[in-house]
Amino acid sequence: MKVFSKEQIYEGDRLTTERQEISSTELMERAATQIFNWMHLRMQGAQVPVHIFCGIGNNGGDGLVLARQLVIHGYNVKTYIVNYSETRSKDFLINYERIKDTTKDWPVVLNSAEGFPEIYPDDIIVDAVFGIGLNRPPADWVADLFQKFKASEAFTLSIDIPSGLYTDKPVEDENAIVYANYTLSFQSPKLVFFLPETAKYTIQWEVLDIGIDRDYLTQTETEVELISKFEVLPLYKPRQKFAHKGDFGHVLIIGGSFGKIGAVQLASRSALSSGAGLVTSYIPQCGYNSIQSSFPEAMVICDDGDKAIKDIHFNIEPTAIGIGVGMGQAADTIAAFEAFLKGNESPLVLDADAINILAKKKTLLKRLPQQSVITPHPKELERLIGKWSDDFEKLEKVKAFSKAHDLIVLIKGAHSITVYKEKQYINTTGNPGMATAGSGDVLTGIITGLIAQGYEPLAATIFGVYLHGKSADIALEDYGYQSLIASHIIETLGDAYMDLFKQPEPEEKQEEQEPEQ
Ligand SMILES: NC(=O)C1=CN([C@@H]2O[C@H](COP(=O)(O)OP(=O)(O)OC[C@H]3O[C@@H](n4cnc5c(N)ncnc54)[C@H](OP(=O)(O)O)[C@@H]3O)[C@@H](O)[C@H]2O)[C@@H](O)CC1
Ligand SMILES: Nc1ncnc2c1ncn2[C@@H]1O[C@H](COP(=O)(O)OP(=O)(O)O)[C@@H](O)[C@H]1O
Ligand SMILES: [K+]
Repeated sequence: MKVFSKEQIYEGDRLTTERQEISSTELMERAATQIFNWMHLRMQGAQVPVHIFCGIGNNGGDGLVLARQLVIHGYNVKTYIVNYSETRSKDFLINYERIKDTTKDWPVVLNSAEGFPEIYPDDIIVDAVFGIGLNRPPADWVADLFQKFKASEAFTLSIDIPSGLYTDKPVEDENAIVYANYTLSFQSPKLVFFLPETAKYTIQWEVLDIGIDRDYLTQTETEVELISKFEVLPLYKPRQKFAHKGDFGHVLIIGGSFGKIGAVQLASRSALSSGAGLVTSYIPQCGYNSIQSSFPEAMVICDDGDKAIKDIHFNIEPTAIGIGVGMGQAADTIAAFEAFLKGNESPLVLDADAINILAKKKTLLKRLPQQSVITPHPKELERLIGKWSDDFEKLEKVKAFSKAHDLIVLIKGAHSITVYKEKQYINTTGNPGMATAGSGDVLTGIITGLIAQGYEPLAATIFGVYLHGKSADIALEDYGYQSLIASHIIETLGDAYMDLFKQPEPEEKQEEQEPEQ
């Protein structure tokens, strides 16, 4: 799913009114009617008090349309105008008049937090104060109002975006933002729903289709894309009947040191489980017995070093190499890594200590093959590109880094983001059970395994991250957050593949069932 920028959304609105020959007021009516339908379907006429807080722009206009429709359908509605500015939008004003014609219970105009009504935990708040038009910090009294929303503990539904969040700038004041239980966003989710510093402002979100011009939606390129099953399915490479293991590449996983051989084993097993034809683990001598006895499918090549790698040499031709897991940063290992890069021409996935060594010796970056994949967690990323002040600056720095070195950078986290030059692909699978030792090693193996099977490095990263998270989501059903460990993610990888082709369950049609004999 495309994630449109604020500018693109405004342009989509404009083009839609032009091409569909409707007014912006009609588009607002259509958009807010979707919100009404959403609520009506769930509430079924329930008389829960609904408090709708409207700003004076188009987000407020949406709130007024919603309020009018709820009133017409007999809901228990109270409407407030958060009067934060003298400049009202045209469609706000039109809908302000319309609601006055609909009910005698006119909106209450709030000019300070003084007039804040009593709201009980079982009530519902609709937040239509600011939308994507926020361009400066809200006034203190408006921030106070948002704090009162939170203190009321009422279910809070935000329209389009939690008020107080910018679409393209970091948070300035944590207290000047609405904490939404749910956000109904028009046409496109907003990037801020997925970034670590701002995701917390809405627990859940959903996109409502408001009929923006189809051509505009399909033809407009976005910098950001959300990756779910729909996006990865076209990447999948089916297998031919007469395929043999030579068709699926030979993965080499290089890493490990005394006490950290397991990392190589996890990455090697996941490379094989992701579909690679052959896997060789390259490790220091101390790991030979453990890998050979517990993982019979792997071939093993030992370094001359006993406890750490000191001279990388092998006589195979790997299709893809994953390097760095559990490798350590002993002086000999750093020298071996440096020498390896000089001679290497295979596609690379670099993780863990390979990234830490690159961070220490940035001149080595120019030795990486084009479109190598690096998979840092936040600490490793910071060592590599330096500190950032907020999520937006982090993305800018990573984009610049990717461009400068022609690298695919995976920013790992709750929503891992694959960055290649200007483009960002946000993953939607995965869960907090993955915050466990070795889950990153498994990912390294999967991505390397996919490259070995002929996936382009960018596709392998996007698809690999998706499969890794999906596999953990499936494993979660058996193990729960606490007991999920990295090995489980490998065991359910097959289910993650099969899930790609699962059809949604058909809905049961009660009336068509045969009566029992
Ligand atoms: N396709 C779609 O997505 C559709 C979207 N629609 C809806 O439109 C919403 C965007 O509406 P919007 O442009 O009128 O902006 P909104 O957020 O209501 O702000 C209002 C104005 O407030 C001002 N202002 C800004 N910051 C301020 C501050 N701190 N303190 C005081 N004032 C401040 C600023 O004006 P300024 O004062 O800068 O001139 C701003 O313009 C969008 O989120 C969605 O809900 C649908 O209706 C139709 C289809
Ligand atoms: N809360 C979370 N939600 C989703 N995925 C997560 C979460 N926490 C961690 N992960 C994923 O788990 C993996 C952890 O990788 P990493 O930190 O390198 O672990 P390790 O070094 O132990 O192998 C990453 O792919 C990350 O995206
Ligand atoms: K809002």
